[in-house]
Amino acid sequence: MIEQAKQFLVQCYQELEKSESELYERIYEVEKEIEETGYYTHTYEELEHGAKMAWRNSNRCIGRLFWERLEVKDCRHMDMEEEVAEALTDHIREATNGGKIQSTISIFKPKTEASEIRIWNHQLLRYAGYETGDGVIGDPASVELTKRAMELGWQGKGTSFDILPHIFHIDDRAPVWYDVPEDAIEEVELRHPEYDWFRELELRWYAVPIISDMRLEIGGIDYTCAPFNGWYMETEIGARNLADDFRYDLLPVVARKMGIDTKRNSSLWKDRALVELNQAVLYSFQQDGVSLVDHHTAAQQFQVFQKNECKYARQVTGDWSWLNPPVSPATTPIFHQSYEDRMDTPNYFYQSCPFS
Ligand code: HEM
Ligand SMILES: N=C(Nc1cccc(CNC[C@@H]2CCCN2)c1)c1cccs1
Repeated sequence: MIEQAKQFLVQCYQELEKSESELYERIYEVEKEIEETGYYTHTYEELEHGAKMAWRNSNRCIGRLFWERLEVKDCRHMDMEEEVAEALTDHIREATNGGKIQSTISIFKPKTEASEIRIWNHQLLRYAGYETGDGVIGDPASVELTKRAMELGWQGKGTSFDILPHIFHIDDRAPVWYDVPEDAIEEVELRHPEYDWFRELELRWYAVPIISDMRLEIGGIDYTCAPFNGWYMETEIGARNLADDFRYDLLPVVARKMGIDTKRNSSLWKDRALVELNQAVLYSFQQDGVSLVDHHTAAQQFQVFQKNECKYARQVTGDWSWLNPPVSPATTPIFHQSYEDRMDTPNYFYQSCPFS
């Protein structure tokens, strides 16, 4: 622990341009706290900069240019269910910001022998998935969690776009669930700039992606409950969530409405439906004034991030297979470069499923 703490403090204080004496005083303080309690408590400044460093180190993230602009909400003092639930709803409201989305992270108390908070949701906003005799209604990716929610007493409306409740547990207490207040949920109804029939598909998606199941590690301390959001890249919605045949599987219906022969691969019906689906996402979010970035702009911004990091003599690590957008990857500069996929800390990590 002490080694990880020291390594973090040295880099963090150097980046924050603190003096040597401040650094050594802090290291001494931290050593004492670790000797006495086995852990140490980050100052708000260390927490804030650590969360930003973790974003900067996220190898799979194309959106890292804006790593220094992250709103860090310190929720480490909370250990009652009601206040955690309220903090999650506050996060959604503040991040949404009327459509001008703000990158935000809410950091709850870290894991110790005696305590841990885990959110069961993958994202604070996500649609339920109901398994029926002939297929899934809603998001197949949510079938497991939807079952757990219903076992806990939650009742969904049964539509394809029911927002799941927040489910979490604190320490070894039973899990609780809270519906997300409707007035906190911003969604975009999907329409297409040319195809008027598109709105008849009655498709929609929520405005803000808020990842709530990853662990933030800073200097040896594990924040197992630290939901964070940015804004979407359109391909996430248009090329994956709505297109994957194991998600909403919409390419066949879009291609058919476009009048393309879906019997032959060589008609490229999947590719043409894909582009129009992504065009609809871009158009609808822009019309509604909700932040979103297209994959070409995002890739260009990532190039600027790489140039900036060079100036600070920091290597940009990356996971090439995730950095490439799923639509037209070879038309972006990322495709024609390679990246070392080394996991530096601070960083965001996967963690065990809290309910399986
Ligand atoms: C500001 C706008 C942002 C955009 C457009 C963006 C874009 C993306 C995209 C497209 C992915 C790939 C996701 C997927 O394919 O499922 C990703 C991954 C990731 N992003 Fe960002 N991001 C943004 C902000 C953030 C922020 C604020 C954080 C954390 C503070 C973050 C941390 C991550 C992490 C940890 C991953 C990898 C997730 C995994 O391994 O499953 N990103 N990002
Ligand atoms: N735009 C975003 N997308 C994103 C970022 C991290 C993780 C994810 C979810 N990735 C896992 C999903 C589900 C399987 C494949 N994709 C999405 C952001 C979410 C939170 C901050 S930015």
